[in-house]
Amino acid sequence: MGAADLFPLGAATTLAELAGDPYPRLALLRTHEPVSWLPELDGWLVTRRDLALSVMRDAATFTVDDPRFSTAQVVGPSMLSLDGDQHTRHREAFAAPFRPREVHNGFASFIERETDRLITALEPVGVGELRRAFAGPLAVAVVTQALGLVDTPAATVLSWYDSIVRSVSDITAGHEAGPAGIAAYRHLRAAVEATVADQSHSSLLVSAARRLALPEVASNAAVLMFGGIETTEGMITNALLQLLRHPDQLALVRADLALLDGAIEESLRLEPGAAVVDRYATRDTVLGPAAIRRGDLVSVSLTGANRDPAVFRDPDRFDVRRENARLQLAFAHGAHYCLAAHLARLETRIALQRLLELLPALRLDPDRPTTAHGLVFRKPSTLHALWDGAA
Ligand code: HEM
Repeated sequence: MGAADLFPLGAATTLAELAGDPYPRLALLRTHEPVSWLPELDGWLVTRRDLALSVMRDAATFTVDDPRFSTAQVVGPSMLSLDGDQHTRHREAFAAPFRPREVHNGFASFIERETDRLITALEPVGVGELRRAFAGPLAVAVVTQALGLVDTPAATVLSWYDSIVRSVSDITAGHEAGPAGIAAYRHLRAAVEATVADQSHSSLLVSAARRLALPEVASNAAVLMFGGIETTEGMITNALLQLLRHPDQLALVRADLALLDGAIEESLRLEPGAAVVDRYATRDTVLGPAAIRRGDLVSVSLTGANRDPAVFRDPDRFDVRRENARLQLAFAHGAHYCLAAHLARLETRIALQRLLELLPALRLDPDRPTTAHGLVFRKPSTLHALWDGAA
């Protein structure tokens, strides 16, 4: 029997469907084929939460370290593409500023300043597209600050990022990477070297360079940039969209801002910025109903796991008071758990709180509806909102 006979739902699943509204299909897969072979993906898709955890916990069997991994093809090996001792060595060199207390002490006032600066510019107009005019610029500013590159403004970081993303997407789509991404990465590497050479400067990169070789520092800097811009822009935009779409839940949060943390977890659960994480089997193994072969791609659907009714009652409902929302897996799990999850949460919390405080009657523009989409990175293309501005 072929895989299509064993996994008929997987055989009928298209990537276009997963990139659009994937939730009805993911629910079917989770119930009937919780590990399914998707011919269009040329790999397995894991949609049940317990099985998703099994994969992410077992890096010896399900590794990220594979030549097919597109990011590593552009920026070289980094913590994101290594496992075992090498992974630990790379990750530990960057870990210190991302611990909870360090994040608070190191970033809170910077994020507050940037957030207020962006909102002050928007406020008088009374309307705006908050993904590109707010969430995106804030994400870029925070990553630029975290990297601490000397003489490198946020706009430059953004242009490098755009070029590297394009190259990674080319490779993911099966094409050769264009030259712009390689050139951008060369510029980033030169900026990393200049930062490390500047002895008057103390930064994350300088301390990482005490433990890693310079090319290794540069690869991880690119991963921080890569990991920190797209996903955080999505995290802020998605959380805002969820809140504005559910006026009853928004009213609860406005009445008690302590509920904002629950709203953010609930948004991460329902629409995680990164929908899947990819692993490669290092040996033949059995996972749920699937006989996985060495070398197979095993894609873990964080979106699928996050709506598993075995853990989350009434899983499609946005409920800012849900008690176990923190069991969501938007930041993955295990060795590769997002290095900057505390920072991303702090950033989103400050961003949303200040928007609610400073833009009275913030609401969606009813004439410009929007919804999240994307196969890997999920967010709406635009988020047009209205508020009562001074102009
Ligand atoms: C300041 C913002 C962020 C930075 C600097 C950042 C950085 C990183 C880094 C360096 C890793 C690799 C960790 C490792 O492999 O050991 C990582 C992993 C990850 N991050 Fe983040 N991240 C940020 C925000 C986010 C957000 C907002 C999300 C989603 C909502 C996210 C989702 C993930 C996921 C799913 C992984 C695991 C990848 C895998 O297992 O293959 N990150 N992040």
